[in-house]
Amino acid sequence: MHAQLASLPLDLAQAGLTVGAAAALSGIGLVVCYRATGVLNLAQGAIAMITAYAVRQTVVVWHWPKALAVAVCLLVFAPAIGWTLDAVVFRPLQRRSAGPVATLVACLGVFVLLVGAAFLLWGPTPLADAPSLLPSTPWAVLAVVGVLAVGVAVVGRWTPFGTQVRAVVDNRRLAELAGVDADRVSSVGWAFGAFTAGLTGAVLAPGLRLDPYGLPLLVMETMAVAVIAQLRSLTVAVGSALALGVLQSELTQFHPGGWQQSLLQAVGANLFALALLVAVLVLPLDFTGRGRGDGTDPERRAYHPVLTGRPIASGGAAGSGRNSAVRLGCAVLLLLPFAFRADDLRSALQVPALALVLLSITVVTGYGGQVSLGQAGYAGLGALFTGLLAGGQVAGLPAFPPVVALLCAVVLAAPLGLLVGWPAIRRRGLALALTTFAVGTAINRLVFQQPAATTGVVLDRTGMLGQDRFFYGVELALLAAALLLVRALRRGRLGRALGAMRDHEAGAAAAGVDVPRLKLLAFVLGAALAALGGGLMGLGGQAFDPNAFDPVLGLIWFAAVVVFGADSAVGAVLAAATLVGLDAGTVAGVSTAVVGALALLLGRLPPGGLAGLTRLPGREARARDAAHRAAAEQGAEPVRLTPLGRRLAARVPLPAQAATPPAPTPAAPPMVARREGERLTAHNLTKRFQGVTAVDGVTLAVPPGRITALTGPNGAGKSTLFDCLSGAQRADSGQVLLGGKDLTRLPEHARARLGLARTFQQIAVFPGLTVADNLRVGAEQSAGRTARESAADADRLLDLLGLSDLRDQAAAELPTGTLRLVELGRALAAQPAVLLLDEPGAGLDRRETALLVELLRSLADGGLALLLVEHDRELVDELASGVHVMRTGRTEFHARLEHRGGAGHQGGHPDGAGHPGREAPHGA
Ligand SMILES: Nc1ncnc2c1ncn2[C@@H]1O[C@H](COP(=O)(O)OP(=O)(O)OP(=O)(O)O)[C@@H](O)[C@H]1O
Repeated sequence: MHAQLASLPLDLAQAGLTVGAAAALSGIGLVVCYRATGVLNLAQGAIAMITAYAVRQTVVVWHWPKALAVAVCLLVFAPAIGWTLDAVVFRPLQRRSAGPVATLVACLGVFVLLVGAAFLLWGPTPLADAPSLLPSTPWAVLAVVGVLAVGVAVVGRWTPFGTQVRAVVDNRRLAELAGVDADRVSSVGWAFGAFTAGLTGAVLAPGLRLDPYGLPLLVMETMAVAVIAQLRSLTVAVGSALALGVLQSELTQFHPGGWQQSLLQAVGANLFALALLVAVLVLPLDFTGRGRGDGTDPERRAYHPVLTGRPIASGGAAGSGRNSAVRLGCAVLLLLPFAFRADDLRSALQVPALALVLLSITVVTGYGGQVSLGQAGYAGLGALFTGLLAGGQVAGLPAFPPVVALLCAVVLAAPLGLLVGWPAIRRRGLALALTTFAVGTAINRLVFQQPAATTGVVLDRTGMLGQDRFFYGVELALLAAALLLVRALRRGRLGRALGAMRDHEAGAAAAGVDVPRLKLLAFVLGAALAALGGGLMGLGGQAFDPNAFDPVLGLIWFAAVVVFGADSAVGAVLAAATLVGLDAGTVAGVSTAVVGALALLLGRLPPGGLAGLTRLPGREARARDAAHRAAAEQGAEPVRLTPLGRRLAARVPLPAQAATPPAPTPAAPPMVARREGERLTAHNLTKRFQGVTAVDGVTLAVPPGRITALTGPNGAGKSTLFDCLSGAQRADSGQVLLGGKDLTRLPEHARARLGLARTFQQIAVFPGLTVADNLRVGAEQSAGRTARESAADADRLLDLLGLSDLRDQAAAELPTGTLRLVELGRALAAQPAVLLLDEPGAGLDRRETALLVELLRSLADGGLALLLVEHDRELVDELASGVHVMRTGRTEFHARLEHRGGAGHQGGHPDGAGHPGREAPHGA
């Protein structure tokens, strides 16, 4: 007995090592695949599951010898899946330079398709007879882990192939130019990743009951070790996997009793899920390289066409006739169940409920651009809270009527949206997806799967609600209310701000949108909608079923929303009807497989998924476009710039007619003059990045009524200085003043609202919004302006910039020159006192540059203070009344160019002394 006890920890450690080794295999595969392809394979779990099924099929059903089964399943079948995915799905995406969200949706598509395939082929019943391929001791698996880890390290460090992988990871284009076969690198990465996934599945399956959901989720939880390794270090991945495996096993020997016992059990059983949660919340998760705060961070300007259809013009006509027909069809579809037989009506009860959950994804992801894979968790909380309140299971509270309990549950669940909202303030793209998934999974594992939390939860429908027909009516009423709310949200000021945040976070902040608050709001609203839907689901089925809110279902729902049109509320309703309809009318798995297949086809659909099809331009619009194109081809004036040309060309000496004397400058735009121009001053600003002092004690002034230029070589620190002035980055020391106000501690949007507007080196417009809405976002952020005033200001600016004809066009469809004007319009719409322009002339042709020059002059004459980063000497000479030259973080030289002046304002040296003429170099 004593000897038995003494060997218990060792036995447990051995058992833990097997799980740890399986997690290590998964970790190695994830890290290697990510290093070679830049894609975090979220389908790893599904590949593991399908390979485990394949092993069982060959050994148990077809009676193949194990060695042959292993060779075929692990060395041929699994790698072939990876190879095919690369060739058919991911490489085409890479060629199209698809963004991180498109890649993520494709991964989820693969995941969902494989889960659906497993349902169709093997059914939902868990199978307990998966054969074990290796001895029950962990040593064989550990040996495999060791061989793979060492092998990968050796290949990575000492072989030409390893060098090629590093080259492709660093810069795919450059590597290809240097003769590296980047396609081969990514194919090998995918094949290897899929092989390790298959191996993981084969190792884990014998200890589990094999079903289409369980194993994928388990393997997804092992992503914890890849995240802990920051998707870089194999040693950290393997070490943490083994440590977690052993710890998980050792925890089972403690029996403290009481609630501590339950807690310990819950923690022990879900250690990998918890580790994933802690890792995503605590670690920096910088998967995007340098992670600059400004517009050059690809994740901060990530426009995701897979999420965005053609924009809806605010206040405009309610869309095409085709759109109205779809809406009407949708309404009829939702009313049909009233005529159904009792059984069918019972199934249909799920449609409005699921539609509400999917609508929550539409709001958070489709409107706000925040990838949220954890909405199933909030739906489950809605059901659980409703049950607890309706069943009188909350101490001190009476049993509430079901509808009251439901509404209270929504109110309780909404603030829990902050659980993902807070981390979302700093996270984007893949990091955010992982965070939301981890939170959703943790809610499922630590709450829904705990008997203490869910036993005895009743969701009876009492009174009239007990009648399915009446209950369905209530569901429809709630859905209608939610749709109206979401529609108002989409078309109002908040909707435009959300759209701006979705399309270009840095641009939105620069336009004055309070991005962190908006993210919190989106997640809170999303949690409330999901909880409402989840509560209705529970009431519909009159039970709390934790499996109805499985995190894997959450992934399927996310994919379904994106497929049907992430930014379409009607799309969410149709997705719900399709999922429920297919599940009720066909065998399990069809709906999942259909969603997965469509998700993989997304790249071939118009932007905005299936809903995008209804928003394609009608025949008339197509004819108009064709006429415009034909006119442009015949050498007529480019149609898109014609309004601007018509308005300003008469007054502007175009380069082609340089001999003509300059025309008088146009009057300053009236809406800009409303705010008094103010002096922007920087004192001793310093900003350091690890090892680099990008801005080094810079002092300068930007006086009103003048154009001040900032030049200097690449890497001198100009953009960083801009970021420190605008608030996109916080300076380490120094001060920024606007007039008498100290802005130093204010966030970017607050500076923008006080009158500091900026544009970006890489144009920051909101491609999914119309041109008019781009400007309105800028106009409506400052307090004190009514919606009507903002709209009128935006209209006047559109007119001034010659953009009126394009007002309802999506910014995504416009050429660079026009986009620069849209961006400038967005900045001016905020009625700024100071305007910071980062290379406004970049990408403009001569005609557009001439128009820009004229516009900027008129703005300065109107009293605006302008600071211009510009490399173009001619443009600087022509425009600026003062020039600062930056080199290695310092302003080395300040010159005052006498030939240009503003409206009588005194520019000059930052200390305000106003030195005449060109000055000698100053500063270090
Ligand atoms: N987030 C960051 N992390 C680390 N280094 C950074 C970061 N942002 C900028 N730097 C470094 O700071 C220095 C200044 O960069 P910055 O982009 O401000 O220069 P710039 O004058 O705007 O150059 P360019 O004209 O090429 O845009 C460079 O050495 C750059 O590599």
